[in-house]
Amino acid sequence: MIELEDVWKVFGKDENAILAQARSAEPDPAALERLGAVIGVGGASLTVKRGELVCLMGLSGSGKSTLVRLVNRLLEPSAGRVRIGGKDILALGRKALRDLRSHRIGMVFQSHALLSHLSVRDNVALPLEIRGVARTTREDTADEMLVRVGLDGLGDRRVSALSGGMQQRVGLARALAANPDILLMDEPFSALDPLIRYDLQTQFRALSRELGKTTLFVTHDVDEAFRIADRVVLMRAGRIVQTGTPATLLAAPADDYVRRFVEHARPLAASRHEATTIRAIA
Ligand SMILES: Nc1ncnc2c1ncn2[C@@H]1O[C@H](COP(=O)(O)OP(=O)(O)OP(=O)(O)O)[C@@H](O)[C@H]1O
Repeated sequence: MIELEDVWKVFGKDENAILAQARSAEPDPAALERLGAVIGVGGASLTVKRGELVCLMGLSGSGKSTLVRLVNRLLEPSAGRVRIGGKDILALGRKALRDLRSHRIGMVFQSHALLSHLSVRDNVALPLEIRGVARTTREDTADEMLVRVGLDGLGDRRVSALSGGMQQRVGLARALAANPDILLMDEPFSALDPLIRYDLQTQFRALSRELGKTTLFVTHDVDEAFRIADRVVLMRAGRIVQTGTPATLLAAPADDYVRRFVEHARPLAASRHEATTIRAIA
């Protein structure tokens, strides 16, 4: 569903010169420094299958957010190919790209970017309003999505009256309202209290499965990644270091960086059991 092939995003004074230097057989660190080069993403290749939930994990600055923004061309790649459902999205014109973003790809960020002067229902219905969907239809869809994310009956509230966890659910409902095939999630639960976070992680995993969404989920939290992901992609300095199931990363870390990352993860069985228990008592 999502295919990245040797994708690069470099930042600096001269993107082409940086790219040529970074991709050469032996990149010269001094030349890169002179060019003020930052390798946001360096030669990433990744395939996310339909219905799969893949977590992008890595230290701060490792390129997770940059990579996820290349998938819907919020950032233009410096080089490489990006395909969605087999289609080269770098070849799309402005209108086709806008359609792709509003119909096929939903995005949820840490800051939920909700409109505080609107009701919860109107926030959720916003993508449909932009699409020109009739009021009753979009409000029905919004109410249905609010039930899905556990906010049944709260449509008339103002978003500013909701807790952070509830606002994050509204953000998720809004992304789901457009019925996208793909969800891009950038640290959506990072600002939340641990208990609320556990609850949302468990519910999100179940919902994403049930609705068959293909999801790329950014987190720096190994426990979160291991709890929800089918596969985990570990990044360092713009590069993908290892891709695999949580069990594979634990059993066969590719190098010391991966080992150090995963060695503090709570035992998988324990964290999954715990999440279920918390949901049951919440
Ligand atoms: N617009 C930009 N201009 C210059 N450098 C940038 C820009 N955007 C990102 N970078 C750099 O690219 C690198 C990767 O950043 P990115 O935000 O993707 O990392 P991250 O893994 O998501 O980090 P975090 O967990 O802190 O959000 C960093 O060195 C960052 O400073």
